[in-house]
Amino acid sequence: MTQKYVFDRSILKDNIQYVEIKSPIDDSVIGLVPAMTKKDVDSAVWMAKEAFKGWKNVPLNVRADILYKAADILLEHIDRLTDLLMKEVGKDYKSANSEIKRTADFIRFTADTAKSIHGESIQGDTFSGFNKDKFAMVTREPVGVVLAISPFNYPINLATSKIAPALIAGNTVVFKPATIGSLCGMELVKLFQKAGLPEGVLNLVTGKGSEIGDYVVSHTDINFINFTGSTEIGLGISEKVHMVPLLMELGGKDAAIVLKDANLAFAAKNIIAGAFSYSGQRCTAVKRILVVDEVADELIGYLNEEISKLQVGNPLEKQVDVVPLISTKAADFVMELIEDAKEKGAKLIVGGKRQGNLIYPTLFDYVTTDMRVAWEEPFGPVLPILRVNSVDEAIELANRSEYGLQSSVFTENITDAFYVANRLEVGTVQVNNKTERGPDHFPFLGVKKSGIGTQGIRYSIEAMTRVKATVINLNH
Ligand SMILES: NC(=O)C1=CN([C@@H]2O[C@H](COP(=O)(O)OP(=O)(O)OC[C@H]3O[C@@H](n4cnc5c(N)ncnc54)[C@H](OP(=O)(O)O)[C@@H]3O)[C@@H](O)[C@H]2O)C=CC1
Ligand SMILES: O=C(O)[C@H](O)COP(=O)(O)O
Repeated sequence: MTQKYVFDRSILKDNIQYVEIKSPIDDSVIGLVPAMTKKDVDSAVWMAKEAFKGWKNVPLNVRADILYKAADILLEHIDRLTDLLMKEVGKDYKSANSEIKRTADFIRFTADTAKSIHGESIQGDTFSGFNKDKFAMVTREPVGVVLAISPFNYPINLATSKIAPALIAGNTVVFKPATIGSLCGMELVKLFQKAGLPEGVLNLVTGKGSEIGDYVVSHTDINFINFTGSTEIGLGISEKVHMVPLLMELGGKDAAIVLKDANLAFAAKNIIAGAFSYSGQRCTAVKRILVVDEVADELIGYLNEEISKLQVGNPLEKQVDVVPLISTKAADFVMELIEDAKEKGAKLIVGGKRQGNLIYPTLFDYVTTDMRVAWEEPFGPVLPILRVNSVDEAIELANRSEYGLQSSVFTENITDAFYVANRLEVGTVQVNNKTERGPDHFPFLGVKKSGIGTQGIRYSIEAMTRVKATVINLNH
């Protein structure tokens, strides 16, 4: 890596309150972001509302060129941003670096996709009683001011997956990054501005969600909310807003269902990568295994082998898979789940150890439905195995969760794969693969308490636009 992120204190102003951003790796202060007031929020929303009048009329090809340029600038700064991502959210080098590349690809694909979204024309005579003299021109219009709220775990990518589709569609944006992740958020906004976004089109709001969150989400000039984060905060937002469309990606408890004819070595490799990369701090991480009892012991052998290959430690020192969790509170919560499982008689196969905020990859067998880890989302490196006697029991347990983001099914039999996939109450079923979001143009959604609406490049653009019909009546 050539360029490092450097915290420049000279830009700080005396009359502004700041929030300290500390690295989860060693608790050192790596930067400060303004703790914005309600007045600051008002002015960000006002700027967005004013800028919308012009931005919605900027030709699509001009908006697309700005996005292409933003993708180029992002890649020009990849070393510095990778370094910042690693320090700010404790990501390992490979994951941080690929998050930036993936984001540049996302931005480009967004611009390309928008160019191929066309309206339609509907002739009246296709409905009884009407003739060709009446027809509708159906176009897509931006919704207005989009509030984009992102979580800590993909501070560049999950922010961009809201911002880029919103902008290309002609919306303006008020962007509230997660506090841990807001240094990345500030960099992102700067590079979009450098790419040529007019003033007021993308506006940053920083500060703690617990202090300004309610005020931002209930602001009367916000026309759409695109949120990724916990179910708890997401539900809170949905209770506070009225007549504002919501697009939300929330929590998950993704199951990997392993049938008796699965390729167990392959399944184990996928499951461990899915469960433990970035310490399981991914909404799509594999968060429970439902395995048919007959093959459970053999699967556990393979799982153990894969866990022993995981690198654990400080991402600034070496390439690792399992990193310190984002906060002490997060690590305390994961340890609570571990202790609860131990007390209730689960068999600890490996792990359970903690050093500061670093929790070693932990695998439990014989987890039962009275244990918290069977149902709660750890957002950490703990993986429970629930043994089942039949495929139907696996499906029933998978569906008993309050969440419904994704599920995997591992089997060599396509008929069984469809049998399971057709019965799972989730947004996406992965056949013979770990649960995961990409590629980013696929639809991505959660059912039940995992979300509302559908993301994915085309789907996000469609969600943040509305249909407008202009009906032409020809008078002869
Ligand atoms: N389904 C999915 O695609 C994904 C889901 N997630 C879920 O997110 C969680 C982890 O991310 P995390 O960042 O900790 O989630 P949080 O829910 O804690 O925070 C998400 C965002 O909401 C903000 N926020 C906090 N309080 C409010 C409020 N009252 N009003 C408006 N915004 C508020 C946060 O700001 P601040 O940081 O300042 O508190 C942050 O920007 C997990 O549950 C995970 O499953 C994460 C990624 C993807
Ligand atoms: O927020 C998350 O955790 C992501 O949406 C998951 O993306 P991934 O499956 O590509 O890690």
